[in-house]
Amino acid sequence: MELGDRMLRALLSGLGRKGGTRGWAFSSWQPYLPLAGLLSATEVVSHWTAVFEKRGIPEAQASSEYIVAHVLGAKTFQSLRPVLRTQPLSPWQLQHVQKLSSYRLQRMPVQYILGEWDFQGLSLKMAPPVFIPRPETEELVEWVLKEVTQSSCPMGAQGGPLILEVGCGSGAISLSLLSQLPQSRVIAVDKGEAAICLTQENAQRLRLLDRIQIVPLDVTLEGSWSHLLPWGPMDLVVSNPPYIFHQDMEQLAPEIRSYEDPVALDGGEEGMDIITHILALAPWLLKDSGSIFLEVDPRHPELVGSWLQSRPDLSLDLVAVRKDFCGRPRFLHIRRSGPQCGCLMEA
Ligand SMILES: C[S@@+](CC[C@H](N)C(=O)[O-])C[C@H]1O[C@@H](n2cnc3c(N)ncnc32)[C@H](O)[C@@H]1O
Repeated sequence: MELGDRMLRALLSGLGRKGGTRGWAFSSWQPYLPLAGLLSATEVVSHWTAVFEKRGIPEAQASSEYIVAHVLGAKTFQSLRPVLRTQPLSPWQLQHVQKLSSYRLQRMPVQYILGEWDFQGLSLKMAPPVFIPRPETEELVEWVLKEVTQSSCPMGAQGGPLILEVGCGSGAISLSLLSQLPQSRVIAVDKGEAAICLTQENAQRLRLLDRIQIVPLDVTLEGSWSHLLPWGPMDLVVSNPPYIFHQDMEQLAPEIRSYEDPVALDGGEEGMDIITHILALAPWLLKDSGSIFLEVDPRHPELVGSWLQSRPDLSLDLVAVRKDFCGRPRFLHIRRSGPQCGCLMEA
């Protein structure tokens, strides 16, 4: 995906926006009168762009383009056939656009309004309050895939790595890894019931149910892992855990604060609560030389490095830090020490 696309997709989910809250947009919204007359898709986009701009809705044009394209059966406005952009919308289509746009006026993220969103080329169902996968996480998946495919040593009994995902949300990471690693099997856990159901539904839609076990589980509860590893220890643990520093939660954009589950975001005082639980479990979860890939806050590489030094008993090394498309250090590769066989060695 192009850098510009990633940026836009990040902005549409309110990611990284601090402040800019317009509480009034939520409380004083009045329905707009339905547009009347013969209006083309292009004119409807212009109308709603102007309305969104007037009401301080972020990414006004992209939001209205996505909504109109969705009502006309396309993913993006740019992909609409030219004739569909210029011919008048039916009264039903106009009403549908109006209804979806009213949700946007209430700061609902576009992904929830449309009910689906693409991640790594997979169309995933989205539903509040389950976390909307962000474009940065696609970079985490790409890194994992690169490391796995470049590894010189076969992983897993069937030749593909056994992967555990902690905090699967909509299933974005697990399902994209499974779809690109046909020999792999995944255990996906989450403590949220809505997340477990959505991962299940997305796995079914993508016909990947036969290689995934989806388990409701809170990683912070002691002993919860004992029955979890039917295939033995894992080759990889991947997670985009809740990692926002608690004091930063207040500054999140209204799109996030009002619609996404805070449990998916709040990582505690230093954003490390779930990260440290995952790391502390590594000796039980991972094979020798197994790897953990994490998405984190830019302050975490240093914090995690220091934390690991204070826990030599875990035999974990921070072997690489990667930057995201904005140049911020956001992804960690941590390896469990053990006999080396060239698996997932950093270049
Ligand atoms: C940032 S979201 C990531 C979702 C998904 N992996 C993605 O990248 O789109 C974090 C997920 O971790 C889950 N989670 C939070 N605390 C957890 C815990 N203690 N045990 C298991 N899952 C947890 C949340 O429910 C949420 O779905």
